Amino acid sequence: MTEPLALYVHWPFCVSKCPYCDFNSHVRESVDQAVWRDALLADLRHEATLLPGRRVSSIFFGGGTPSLMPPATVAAVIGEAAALWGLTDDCEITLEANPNSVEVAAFADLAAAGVNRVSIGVQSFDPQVLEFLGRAHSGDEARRAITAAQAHFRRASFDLIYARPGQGLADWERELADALGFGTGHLSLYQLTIEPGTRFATLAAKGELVPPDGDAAADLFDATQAMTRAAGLPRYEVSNHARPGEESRHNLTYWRYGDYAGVGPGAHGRRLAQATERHKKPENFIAAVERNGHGLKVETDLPPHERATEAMLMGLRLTEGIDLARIEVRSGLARDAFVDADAVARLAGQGLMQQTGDRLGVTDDGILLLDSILSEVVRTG
Ligand SMILES: C[S@+](CC[C@H](N)C(=O)[O-])C[C@H]1O[C@@H](n2cnc3c(N)ncnc32)[C@H](O)[C@@H]1O
Ligand SMILES: C[S@@+](CC[C@H](N)C(=O)[O-])C[C@H]1O[C@@H](n2cnc3c(N)ncnc32)[C@H](O)[C@@H]1O
Ligand code: SF4
Repeated sequence: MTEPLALYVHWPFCVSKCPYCDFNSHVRESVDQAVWRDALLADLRHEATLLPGRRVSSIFFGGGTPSLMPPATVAAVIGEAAALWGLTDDCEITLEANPNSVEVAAFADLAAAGVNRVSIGVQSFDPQVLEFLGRAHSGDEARRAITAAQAHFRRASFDLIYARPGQGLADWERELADALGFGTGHLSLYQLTIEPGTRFATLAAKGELVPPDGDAAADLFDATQAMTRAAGLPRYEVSNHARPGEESRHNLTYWRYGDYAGVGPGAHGRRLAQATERHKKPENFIAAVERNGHGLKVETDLPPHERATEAMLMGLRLTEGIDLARIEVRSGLARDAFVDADAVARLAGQGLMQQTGDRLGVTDDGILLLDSILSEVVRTG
């Protein structure tokens, strides 16, 4: 049996650019919807020639702001994927939505198009924080969007950003309790990261934006774990929480080093030994599709060591950890070539890692030290 395939579709446009964000997102006065629909469909057909004989087990519309896509385009992409590959019976189809009222008004049509899971970028419910984050929606709009999503889709999740400048523990506990009160089966809780090249990075460099220090951030993280566990939504990845069974199957495919195809500007794809990258700027992507019939920019062979290393970097983010036997199969290397057994034994002795048979994982105590743990255990060849 062949492994299932995850499909990522990128929509690169947003109403405004948030000052913390370095995703491939752009503000454009107008978007030629017919050109974009046709370009995504052409890109999809090209991917299908490279990855025949698979069935799609998840589709993820990310961005940018894919809730700005015309529902008819979403339906056309899902229909084309079904025609080219076929979808598994329980195919998870996620779309990221911003909580603005216009986009919420499209929920019914998006559900009719086949979307069965939404992930809403709430970030915060606090008006002052939303302004600081440059968000184009209010706290009430966010609340209404979550409730509407729960009514229209089988599954709903939302994102919050915490460990913000000046945020105290009590503030965060109140906001998180509020969030858990909605009873969604999934939550993504990200600590604010200052990404190079963003407006926040400029402010941080001038000392005008000071995120909490390491200790304060660790306290916020610990409180997050305790509260989500008590609410039945434990962490299953560094920043992702779910009721068991409600994990994002699409993202699990990435973290478990499964195969995925990516279409649209800047989308990444990976199949066993190859990584694909697409033209990133919207205009370059469209020009490439018009020139070549697809948006693929480069395809890179992944040598065995790179495969094993990436599989470890991704997999150790998961609470379930990695399956060393699976990485041996996917990379063609014996485990001694990519994991330092002495370092694992030492870290296990300190309570930071645990190993049971082929399963190796990072413990709750280790997860905040993930980067240094990785630098000790991953053998880069
Ligand atoms: C990391 S956020 C996760 C969102 C949400 N918290 C969830 O759990 O569904 C998803 C974003 O990652 C980026 N992304 C995901 N898969 C990608 C791919 N294959 N190629 C390029 N970017 C991707 C996109 O910008 C997308 O909007
Ligand atoms: C690619 S964004 C797309 C979501 C959608 N456009 C929105 O903004 O609502 C996915 C998520 O990544 C998170 N994110 C983006 N930049 C971040 C940063 N610098 N630090 C922490 N989280 C970030 C936000 O929670 C955001 O909802
Ligand atoms: S956070 Fe979302 S809405 Fe803001 S610029 Fe990034 S992708 Fe666009």
